[in-house]
Amino acid sequence: VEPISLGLAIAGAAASALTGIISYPRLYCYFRECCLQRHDQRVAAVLQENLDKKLFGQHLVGKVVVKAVKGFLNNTKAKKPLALSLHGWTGTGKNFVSKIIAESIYKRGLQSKYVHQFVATLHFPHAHSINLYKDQLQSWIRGNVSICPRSLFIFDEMDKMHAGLIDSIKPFLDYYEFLDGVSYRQAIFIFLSNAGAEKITEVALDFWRNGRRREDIQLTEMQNALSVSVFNNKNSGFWHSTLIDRNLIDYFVPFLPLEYKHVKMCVRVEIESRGYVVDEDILTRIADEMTYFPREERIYSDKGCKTVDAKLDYYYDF
Ligand SMILES: Nc1ncnc2c1ncn2[C@@H]1O[C@H](COP(=O)(O)OP(=O)(O)OP(=O)(O)O)[C@@H](O)[C@H]1O
Repeated sequence: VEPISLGLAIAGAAASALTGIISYPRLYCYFRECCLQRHDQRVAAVLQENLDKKLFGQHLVGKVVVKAVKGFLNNTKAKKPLALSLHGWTGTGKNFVSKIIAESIYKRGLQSKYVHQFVATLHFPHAHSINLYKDQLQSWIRGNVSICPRSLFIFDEMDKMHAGLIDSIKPFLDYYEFLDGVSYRQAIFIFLSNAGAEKITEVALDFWRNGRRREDIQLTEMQNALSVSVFNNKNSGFWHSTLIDRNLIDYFVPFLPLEYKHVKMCVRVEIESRGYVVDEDILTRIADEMTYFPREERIYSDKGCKTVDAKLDYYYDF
């Protein structure tokens, strides 16, 4: 057989094989990332498992997030996208949990082409460019949801976001069946903010001072605390009451400040993640080096679990 016809035969075989793969989405999606790839039941199971295993000191978060995501994914007739607002002190796990949620829906997690992250001070820094940002953000959200209905949008530093920009997101979170032919009802929006952290800490501290267990704090106590500090205070710089008045946020998720024992758990995980042998002395020294508040009782870590990894570099500097 001369080389040309052999080459053509091979090309033909490759083309039909490729057609075969494309015509079998499961096979295609085995090799490439696909929208709605992971079955919803699997998503909920992976989410529950990872939050139980990886998240420390946030019993309310585990309950609310799994219930919210599971309920949303199981609801084939959702009337609006899922909107979660995560509130709490720095370093308590808000970004960490949004990463876990992303990884439960898409194997590639935050690197998935269906997951989109925005940081207010990075992506929308200039107040005078707000109209440009609004147009960009609206076309970005519309375009990505058109490509994949189960798109995930994560907005960090919401308390630093300009009010007008927040209003541009509103239509996507509302109860429209279609907006310009696009349905947003399968999309998920996660907002992260430090707003309300003081109030959340006040409730946690009150429990501690009255000798009550942290784990006995109920969501209702936190919701009331958040409403006082965030929703009723129009100057919270948070939502400017736009999304709240219209009840477009489905769940407010409070992150409690982390205690010494949680910081030690973070240090241990960090040491193990690097494959180092856990030296209990070093672990304790790193946790002791962190600063704690209030001044008298020194209960909660000022930086949560942040900067633990940097401290590790210093102690395990081979
Ligand atoms: N509750 C927690 N359980 C386990 N690890 C945690 C927890 N909180 C924080 N961490 C660890 O600390 C790192 C930083 O936390 P993260 O970025 O989630 O903080 P944050 O709440 O988003 O802070 P900020 O408000 O400053 O953005 C995480 O990547 C994780 O490794």
